[in-house]
Amino acid sequence: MTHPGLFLTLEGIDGAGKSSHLDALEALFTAEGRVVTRTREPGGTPLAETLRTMILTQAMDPLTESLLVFAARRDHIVQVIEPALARGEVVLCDRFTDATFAYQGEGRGFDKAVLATLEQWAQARGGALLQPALTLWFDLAPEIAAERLAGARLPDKFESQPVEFFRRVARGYAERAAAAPRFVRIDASRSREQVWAQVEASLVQRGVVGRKRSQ
Ligand SMILES: Nc1ncnc2c1ncn2[C@@H]1O[C@H](COP(=O)(O)OP(=O)(O)O)[C@@H](O)[C@H]1O
Ligand SMILES: Cc1cn([C@H]2C[C@H](O)[C@@H](COP(=O)(O)OP(=O)(O)O)O2)c(=O)[nH]c1=O
Repeated sequence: MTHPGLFLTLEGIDGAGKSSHLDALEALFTAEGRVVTRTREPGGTPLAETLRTMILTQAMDPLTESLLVFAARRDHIVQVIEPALARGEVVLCDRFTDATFAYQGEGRGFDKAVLATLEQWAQARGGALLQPALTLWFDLAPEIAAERLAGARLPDKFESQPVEFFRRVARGYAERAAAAPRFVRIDASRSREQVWAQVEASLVQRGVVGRKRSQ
């Protein structure tokens, strides 16, 4: 049986716990006979990974940061995302454009109208815009995310921002989620097992994976 491609993204502030579930998500789709392209932003191609290193290590003004993020995204879409979707694969992407509106838009306070224009340019797909079919939004209070990250890894440029930055980013995600039905809110404050149960249930409920055998 052939499948239409499925574009699934994971979002949330740093430390919300989304990366912890990527292996299980991939395994869930693979068990259903789907081919999974697992990728991330910024990144996912050699060029975009080079841009990622610049974005995450160098200080720059918000327009420069936004242009680099969208340049990386454009390359990623053309080289990886669109071809995988055309082959009917599941594209499992750690962050996409919602992160730009949350981090550059709300976090940095950059002009969202400019971001929307860049989005139109980078994501044009025929007469429409390439968007995820489903976005798992790991919602967690910034204070708890900071506690989880403390000691877990060396903070990068964004992770070293003060908690107030992440309050704005979290607000940015909440606004995006309120405006788009493709968002599923995951209560990321729960245990790993409880978070995974919400992820799995939401995929079943949206009809993108079959009903769990245990049900
Ligand atoms: N539900 C959870 N409860 C407590 N700690 C968690 C939970 N999920 C992940 N963590 C831990 O929190 C830290 C950040 O998780 P990670 O998945 O890397 O977050 P993200 O990818 O969203 O930045 C890691 O040290 C991870 O082990
Ligand atoms: C995709 C994207 C990420 N970012 C930021 C969010 C994260 O702090 C960082 C990299 O994301 P991520 O891969 O989640 O970091 P890590 O591997 O350390 O968990 O880039 C933006 O600022 N704008 C964007 O458009």
